[in-house]
Amino acid sequence: MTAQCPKTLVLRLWPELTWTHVGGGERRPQHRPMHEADAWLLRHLWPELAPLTLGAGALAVASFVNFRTGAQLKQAIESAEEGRSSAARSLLLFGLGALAGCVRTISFDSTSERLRASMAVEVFAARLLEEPQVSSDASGASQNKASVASMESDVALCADFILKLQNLVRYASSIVGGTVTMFRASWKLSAAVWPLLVTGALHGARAGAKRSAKSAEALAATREEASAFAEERLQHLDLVRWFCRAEEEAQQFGKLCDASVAIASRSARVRGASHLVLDWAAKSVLLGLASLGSQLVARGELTAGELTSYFFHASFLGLGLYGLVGLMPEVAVGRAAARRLESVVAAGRRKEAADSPSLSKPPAPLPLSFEDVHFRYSEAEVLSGFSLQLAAGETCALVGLSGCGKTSALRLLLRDFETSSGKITLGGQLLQMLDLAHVRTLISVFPVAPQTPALLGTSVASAIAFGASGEASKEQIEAASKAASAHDFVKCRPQGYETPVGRGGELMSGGERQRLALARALIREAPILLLDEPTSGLDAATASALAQAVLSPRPSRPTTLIATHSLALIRSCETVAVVSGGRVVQRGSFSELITDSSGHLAQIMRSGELEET
Ligand SMILES: Nc1ncnc2c1ncn2[C@@H]1O[C@H](COP(=O)(O)OP(=O)(O)OP(=O)(O)O)[C@@H](O)[C@H]1O
Repeated sequence: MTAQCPKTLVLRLWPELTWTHVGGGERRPQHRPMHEADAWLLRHLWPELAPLTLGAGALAVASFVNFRTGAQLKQAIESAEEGRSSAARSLLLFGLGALAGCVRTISFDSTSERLRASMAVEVFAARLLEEPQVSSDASGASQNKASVASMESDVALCADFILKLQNLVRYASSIVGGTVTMFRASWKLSAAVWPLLVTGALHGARAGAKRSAKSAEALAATREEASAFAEERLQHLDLVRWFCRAEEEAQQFGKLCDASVAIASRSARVRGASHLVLDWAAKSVLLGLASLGSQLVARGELTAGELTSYFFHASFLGLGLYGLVGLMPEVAVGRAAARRLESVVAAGRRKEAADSPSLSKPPAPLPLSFEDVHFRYSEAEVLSGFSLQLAAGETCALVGLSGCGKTSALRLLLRDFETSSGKITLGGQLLQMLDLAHVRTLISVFPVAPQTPALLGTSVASAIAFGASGEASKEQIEAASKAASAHDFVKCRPQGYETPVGRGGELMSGGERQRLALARALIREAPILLLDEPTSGLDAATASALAQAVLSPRPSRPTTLIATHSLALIRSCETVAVVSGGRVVQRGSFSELITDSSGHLAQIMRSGELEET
């Protein structure tokens, strides 16, 4: 037999102990195997092993003192004349019990919050690394993104169930203590009833655990849908108010909640029925025991006092078994929550080859190319045979009718999605072969999606510095801000660069947010710059100042690809690529392309799709 470390052994035994090999997860196919979730739980539990062991030990001591309490009281009554020495012993024992209770509370309660925090931090960190997924089905997309509320509730469930495991010590000591004392009181009665009680309890625990895990999965899926709905509405509260949709949205939320109410009611009915059966069976066993016991008393094989004492001790066994039956469903529910969290963590792990090559350090601008790229979100292809080459430092406007795939092409460069076929290269290296984190350091971006720029940071300065590769100096922040035509309006604010931007930038106007988001992209000084409609909504003077600052020739100018409908920007770029039918159909300088009156660019201009700014 090969030697196993205690951690591996526990992992192997755990499913057997808790009987939760449930299929479950039918509604959430992305769920990973249960043993991965157990390993994840154990990884969080491992650093807490010392306080948890201390707490469990203290609990065992407190349980022992509880067992002894009756005997101490009896002794106090029977040996009143011995007086002080017996009382002192009892007081010492009670003191030990109280101390053990205190140690148990401190150990478990402080562990609880640490466990919760360590799980929450890991899940949050994983969510930050989550990549978007192509999904033609909206429900599928939302299933992949656990809502914050459901993640919080899963973290709380996990931390709770781990702490509830302390009750195993309590129940185990009740079962062992009860068994020993009841066999000592009457082995005949015990031999008749013990196997029945224990087998019944184990079956009850097993069935309860399986059922609870399944209903917890279904409940979590419906709650998830409701909380994702609520989060989305609360995030866009303005829309709800302006379109007077409060009542309708509340009703819709109510319908989603009804689904979880139905599942919970069904599971409550099943639990109620099994309680009824268990209760009736337990009382029937008691009745049988009472009748058997009275026959033994009648035959003189047992005294009435011994029979009473037997029932007293048997009640310990009953309480222990009853507790165990109740605990197993909670364990199953906790493990199901751990499985959901582990799948979130797994989704956030970067799938990178260990030896992914990196390009030499920026900031030298890099050439980029698309070669016969095909890409689809669902059935219809968005890009079909898309080819485009940009020399290092070139500025190119990507032009086309709305929905032709400009943003999608930029997102492929960011590796938000993978191509169906074709090649994308950066600096001559195949994009898919480069380390994903490295790709992101090579590219700076002005919101590609979602297109309304959000700002993250407490102040203007920190919102701009968010884009920097490392620490950003005051001078760098101001330089980026000037290049993005933001410096003048920032300086007019009493707090200057310390002006708060609010949540997501809500304290800034649309145009201000736009310019700060551009400053955030420029401060990165990456070799490639991707801009998606950077001037939409800006006035003509600001838009042309911005175009001048970003596109003017300079040695360190990044290779710049701009998806735009702005004529001012298109004219300022060195080259233009016109997209139609998922491919580049016209390529050259603006002046060259516009001379072809039947060409694609001229047609787009005639259609009124392009704007002056
Ligand atoms: N995440 C997504 N999932 C599914 N389909 C998408 C997704 N993003 C975009 N699409 C679809 O892909 C097509 C191309 O969209 P894309 O945003 O690339 O166009 P665009 O040329 O940038 O449009 P616009 O000029 O209006 O910004 C559209 O039909 C759009 O509905």
